[in-house]
Amino acid sequence: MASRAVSSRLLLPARRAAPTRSSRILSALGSRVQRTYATETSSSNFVNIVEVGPRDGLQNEKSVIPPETKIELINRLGRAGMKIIEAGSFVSPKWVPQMAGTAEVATKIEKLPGVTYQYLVPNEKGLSTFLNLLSQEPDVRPGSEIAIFTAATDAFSKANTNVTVAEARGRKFVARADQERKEDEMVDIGGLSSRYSDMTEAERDGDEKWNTGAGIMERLGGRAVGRRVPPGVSQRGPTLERPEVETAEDENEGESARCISDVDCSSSSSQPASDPERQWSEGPGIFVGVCGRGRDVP
Ligand SMILES: CC(C)(COP(=O)([O-])OP(=O)([O-])OC[C@H]1O[C@@H](n2cnc3c(N)ncnc32)[C@H](O)[C@@H]1OP(=O)([O-])[O-])[C@@H](O)C(=O)NCCC(=O)NCCSC(=O)C[C@@](C)(O)CC(=O)[O-]
Repeated sequence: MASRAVSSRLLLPARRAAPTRSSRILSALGSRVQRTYATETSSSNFVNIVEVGPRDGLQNEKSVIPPETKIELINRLGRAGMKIIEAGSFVSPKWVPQMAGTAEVATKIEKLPGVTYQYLVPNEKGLSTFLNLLSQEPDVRPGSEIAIFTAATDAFSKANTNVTVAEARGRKFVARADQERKEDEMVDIGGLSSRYSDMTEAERDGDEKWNTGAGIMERLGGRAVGRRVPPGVSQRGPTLERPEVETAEDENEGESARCISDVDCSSSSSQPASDPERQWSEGPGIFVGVCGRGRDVP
């Protein structure tokens, strides 16, 4: 099952003890989104595993998986020990038919203590749907989190949510979600990002685009999945840092990799790394986690 390792998150715990670390305002979305950390850690080196199979995995299935199967999957993932599960998204079923039924899923899953269930919302309508559900079904609220996602590039953003990056930044529902979070810490917000590899060379090289894109990735705790580090990433400044991580084994490819980067890793590089600093992250290319701990992109 798909999962992502992320070294940072934006999400507050739902009905847990008060968050121990809350951080700076996220300017990437109009200075309204506050970055916080769900997991207390005594060390700067930690990895959160986010199980995204029920959302990111199943949305890629050709056929639509019925809600009861999703519910069973999510229940089993929770029982198996996954602590953060992306359980669905309140998106348009015309765009992503596989995510239809998310409300039913959210209502009927077994809410395990200590497990966080995330739901993507792309726009006002998605947020309203989710908030209405929360008011109608109070049992959905504990452990639920709203994940607001955006993209690093106009191309990705338009293709994904039909808005440019700038338009995405100005969306009112982000402020509304943040207001909900402030009024009721059980509703939380987060964010996702698009892949560095989706940026064109021009976009990567343009200061504004780079800062915009990477800033969003950083500030939203970008969780894009990728393989390897694309050319040029290591030259982007001090955001690359070799973390102490266990070498992971990829079941499918049978190869190891140790790739966790402070910026997006992606599949765009097919060249072996010559830069020693990048060697560590130029593994044979299995799933890698992304993004660091709130450092601004230079
Ligand atoms: C955002 C929109 C809706 C804009 O799409 P649009 O076509 O611009 O929206 P619209 O406002 O014109 O509405 C079109 C129709 O959709 C309906 N609609 C509109 N919104 C909703 C909603 N929330 N829930 C249910 N229905 C909705 C709306 O009511 C209308 O229905 P009609 O009047 O034609 O019958 C569309 O682009 C969309 O749904 N995109 C979803 C994209 C998506 O879910 N992508 C997958 C998640 S992101 C991802 O996978 C990459 C990532 C994040 O994983 C990478 C990473 O992890 O790093």
